[in-house]
Amino acid sequence: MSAAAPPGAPAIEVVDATVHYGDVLALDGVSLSVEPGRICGLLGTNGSGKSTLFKAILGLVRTDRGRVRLLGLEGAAARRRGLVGYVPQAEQVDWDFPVSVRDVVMMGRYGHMGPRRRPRAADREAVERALERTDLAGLAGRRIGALSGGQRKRAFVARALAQGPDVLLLDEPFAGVDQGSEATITALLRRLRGEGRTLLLSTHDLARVPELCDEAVLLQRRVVARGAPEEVLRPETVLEAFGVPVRGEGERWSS
Ligand SMILES: Nc1ncnc2c1ncn2[C@@H]1O[C@H](COP(=O)(O)OP(=O)(O)OP(=O)(O)O)[C@@H](O)[C@H]1O
Repeated sequence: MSAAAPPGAPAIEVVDATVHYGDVLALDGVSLSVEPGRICGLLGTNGSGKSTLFKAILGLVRTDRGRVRLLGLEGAAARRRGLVGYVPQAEQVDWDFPVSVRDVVMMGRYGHMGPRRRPRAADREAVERALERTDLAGLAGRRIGALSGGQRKRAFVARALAQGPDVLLLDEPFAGVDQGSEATITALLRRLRGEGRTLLLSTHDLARVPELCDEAVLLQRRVVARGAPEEVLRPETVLEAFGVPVRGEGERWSS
């Protein structure tokens, strides 16, 4: 791996991050850190600031206050060096555009190519490997718009993976995904952790958190709770953050 973090440094470190969109306070003094080789679940209702936190970590939105480090670097620098992969919640894609799944995954290699974006053998190999790992090798030549929701999600996970990142940020990787894709993604995330990569993922699916995540952060513009999943998911904490009692296993939060 191309780990750039100074020894002992967290893979992801956010200290007192505050973000406004105009008058809207989206993040209010958020701090968290994730050690290398861990999966951290980011929980919160709609509008609680999860996507904004991802963007702040990546340097895609400006923080008014606070500090963000990815592997000891500023988010934008870590992105430029291909150290962090990002799977956004929704892709701004024209699904009618005639681009294949393989082409989409190759986009993850752009940072490794020169300005003319000519793929080399290493780029092709990384793409094929990412397609295999996401169980998409058989669909690689298909138009991206012809895939199901779950398959599309896997294609964007593959694109992030093709970069060979040490840190992966996944915004709702299970949303709109069928059971088969859900199982493929879950198994893959566990293997990535086993390889020492660090994952921060947001999800509404509470049942998934204890089984997949080493730790969790409950966000409501500010951090309401952080720690082991079973600590964060205590009934009183959930009630405070969501205004509803903990629901049955497998049920999803929404607001
Ligand atoms: N570009 C923007 N301009 C203005 N306000 C924004 C913008 N993006 C997000 N917001 C606001 O910031 C707050 C946090 O939004 P954010 O998308 O980060 O929440 P979220 O937890 O990811 O929500 P969801 O679960 O619905 O995806 C919300 O009040 C939202 O309306």
